[in-house]
Amino acid sequence: MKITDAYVIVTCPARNFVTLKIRTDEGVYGIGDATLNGRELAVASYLTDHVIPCLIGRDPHDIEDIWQYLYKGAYWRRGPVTMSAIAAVDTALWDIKAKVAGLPLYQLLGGKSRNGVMVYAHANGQTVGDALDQVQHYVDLGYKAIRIQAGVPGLKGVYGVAKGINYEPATRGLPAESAWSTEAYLDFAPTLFAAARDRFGWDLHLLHDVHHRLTPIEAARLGKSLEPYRLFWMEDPTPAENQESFRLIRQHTTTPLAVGEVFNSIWDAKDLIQNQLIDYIRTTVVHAGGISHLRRIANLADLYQIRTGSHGATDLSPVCMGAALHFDLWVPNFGIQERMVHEDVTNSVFPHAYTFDQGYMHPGEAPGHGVDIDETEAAKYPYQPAYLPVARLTDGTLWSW
Ligand SMILES: O=C(O)[C@@H](O)[C@@H](O)[C@H](O)[C@H](O)CO
Ligand SMILES: [Mg+2]
Repeated sequence: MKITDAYVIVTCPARNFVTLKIRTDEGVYGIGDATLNGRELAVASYLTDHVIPCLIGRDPHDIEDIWQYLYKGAYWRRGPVTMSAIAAVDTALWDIKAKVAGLPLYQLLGGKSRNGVMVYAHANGQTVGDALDQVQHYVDLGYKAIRIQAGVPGLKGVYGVAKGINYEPATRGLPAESAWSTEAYLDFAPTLFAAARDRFGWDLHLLHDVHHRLTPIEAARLGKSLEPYRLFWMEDPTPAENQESFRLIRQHTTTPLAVGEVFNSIWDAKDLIQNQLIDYIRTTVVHAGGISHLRRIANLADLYQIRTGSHGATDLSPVCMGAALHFDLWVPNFGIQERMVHEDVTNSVFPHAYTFDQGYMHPGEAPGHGVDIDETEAAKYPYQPAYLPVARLTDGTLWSW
C-alpha cells in the first residue's frame, strides 16, 4: 500500500480548523486534525511545505517509522507546530490502518476498557448565578462532571466566560487584551464553589480551570481554599514550564491537579508524572504528536497512578474529538474527557460517528476514527485570521492569559 498524495484543508465554519487528508493507491484515505488555535497557518505550511513531500510513496501502515522519521528527521524537535503536524499525520495513518482492518480504531488499540467515556461540560457566566444556571442546564442534559468558570467582580473579559452561547476564546483580527487581578480572583473563586455545592450537592464532579494565571504559592493558597468543595481537579494552576514548581503546590493542598493541554511531548510532562506532582495529564491527540505519542504519555502516567483528562475545547476539531474518544475508550488509566459542543455548522463540515448520552460519549463502531470531512462544505468557509487574547495585570504587566 502506498501514500499517493496528501493535502491540507483549512476551513472556518464558526472558527478555523486545519485538517490533513492522506490518500493511498488502494482508495482508502485518512484524516487528522492539525488545528493550533491562533497559529493555524503555521501548521498548514509545515505540513504542506515540509512534511507532505516526504510522505509520498511511503507505506501508510508504517505508522511508527513515519512518526520517528518526522520527529527525528526534522532535527529541530518538539514544539506545538511540529507536534501538531506530526499528530495530524499519525491520526490520519491510524485512521487508514483501522479502515483497512475494518475495525473501529479503539479495537486496534486494544479494545474497550469501559462502556463509555465520561465527559465534562463547560458552564460559565458573568455572575455566579448565571454560571450556576448553566450548570443546571448541563445537569439536565445528564452530565456527571461540569467545569465552572465565572466573571470575577471588578474585572472584564475574564478567561472562560462566553460572550454568546458557546465559549470561543479566539477573536477575529489581532489579539484582544483583557485585564487580570489575582487578588480579586483568589478572594472570589471559593465563593463560586461554595455556592455550587450549596445548590447542587456532592454527587456532581466540579472542575475549574485556573488557566496558568497564578504563581505556585498563590496556586497552593487557591487549592487549599477549594478543598472544602472537593473539586475533581484544579487545572493549569501555574505555568508548567518549570515542572518542579508544582512541588510547592503539592505540599500545601490535596485538591487534585490537572495539566498538559499546552504540552506537545512526553518531555513536557515527564518530571510532573515521575514525581507525582499532578493527578491528571491533559495532553491531546492533536497537540501531543497523535495517538502514537499520546499512548506513550498515558503509559508513563499509568505507572504513577496518574489518569488522562484530555483537552477537548471547540478549537480542537471533531476529527480530534473522534480520535480522542477511541483513545479514551481503550486507555486503561482514563480519567475524563473534556467536551465543548461544536457548532452545528462545524458538524456539517465534519460528519462523525460519535454520540453523547447521559454524560458519556462513545466513538461509534465505524471503521477508522469515524470522522470525515465534507470538502464541499469546508470550501464554503475560508480561513479568517483570529487570535487568542493576551492578559495584562491592572498595572499593565503582560500576564499569562
Ligand atoms: O481547558 C480548556 O478548555 C481551555 O484551557 C481552553 O479553552 C483553551 O483556552 C483553548 O483551547 C485555547 O485555544
Ligand atoms: Mg484549560
